[in-house]
Amino acid sequence: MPATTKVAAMNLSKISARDVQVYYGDKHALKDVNIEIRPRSVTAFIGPSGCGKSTFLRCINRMNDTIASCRVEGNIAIDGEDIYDPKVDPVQLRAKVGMVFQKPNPFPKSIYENVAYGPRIHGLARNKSELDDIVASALQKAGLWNEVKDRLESPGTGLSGGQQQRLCIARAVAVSPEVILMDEPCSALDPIATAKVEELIHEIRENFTIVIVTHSMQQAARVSQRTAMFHLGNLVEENDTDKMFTNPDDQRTQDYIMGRFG
Ligand SMILES: Nc1ncnc2c1ncn2[C@@H]1O[C@H](COP(=O)(O)OP(=O)(O)OP(=O)(O)O)[C@@H](O)[C@H]1O
Repeated sequence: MPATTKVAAMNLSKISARDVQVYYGDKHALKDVNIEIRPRSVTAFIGPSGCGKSTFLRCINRMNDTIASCRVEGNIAIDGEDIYDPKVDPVQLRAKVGMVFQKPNPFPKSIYENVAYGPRIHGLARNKSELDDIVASALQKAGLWNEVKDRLESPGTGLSGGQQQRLCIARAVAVSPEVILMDEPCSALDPIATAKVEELIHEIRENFTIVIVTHSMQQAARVSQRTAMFHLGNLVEENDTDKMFTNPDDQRTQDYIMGRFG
């Protein structure tokens, strides 16, 4: 891509998907997806079960590469760079595009090690003191520092579910990603822990590009600025979240948010 075109693309969107098709064997799971995802904001993916939200999310950090039957076609670029280019190292890509899963999945190690692991393997700290600073800063950004600063050597798995999920967010944040993908990050959490994670998303959104899959329309309305609605493998509408929930353009979006299906 010529340099000027690349700069223009960067200003408009962080992530740009063109004509994306995804197949699991013969099953055509995503059809002709085109979307521009804006930087430093939250985009929510909504839609009924099985419509392809998680499949598309996993395209953005090439997690689908780990599924043998899965084939991705089309183009997905971050800052104008094709992430499916053979020159791109998926491990480096996943440091730039972090992911938080549905179920909190801390490593069976200490709280400190959970956060330090990524910065250490990516060589982000020159010494122990720099690593300590990165760990403290990531835990602060994840709103967990005050709760864990006196027990950094305790196992991450000993925290409550909500704390474990914030630890996973700290782990993602610690490698300074540009994009954070969240696949139903609150589905295993109670309302209080959910509120804390939503507050955290709100606080960090200006520093990252966040894409969140959610089954909760209330959550999409609370945390996101843009919302994309998927249905039967198609991206049917992408709009400002306020408009999406008050006056959507597509009848299928209207039916879904009114609870007529899904
Ligand atoms: N590993 C896989 N192998 C085969 N088919 C799959 C695989 N993962 C997903 N699919 C299929 O692809 C389609 C889209 O699934 P996906 O999980 O992306 O939907 P979703 O909208 O995230 O659903 P949910 O909200 O239930 O998590 C579904 O028909 C699903 O059965």
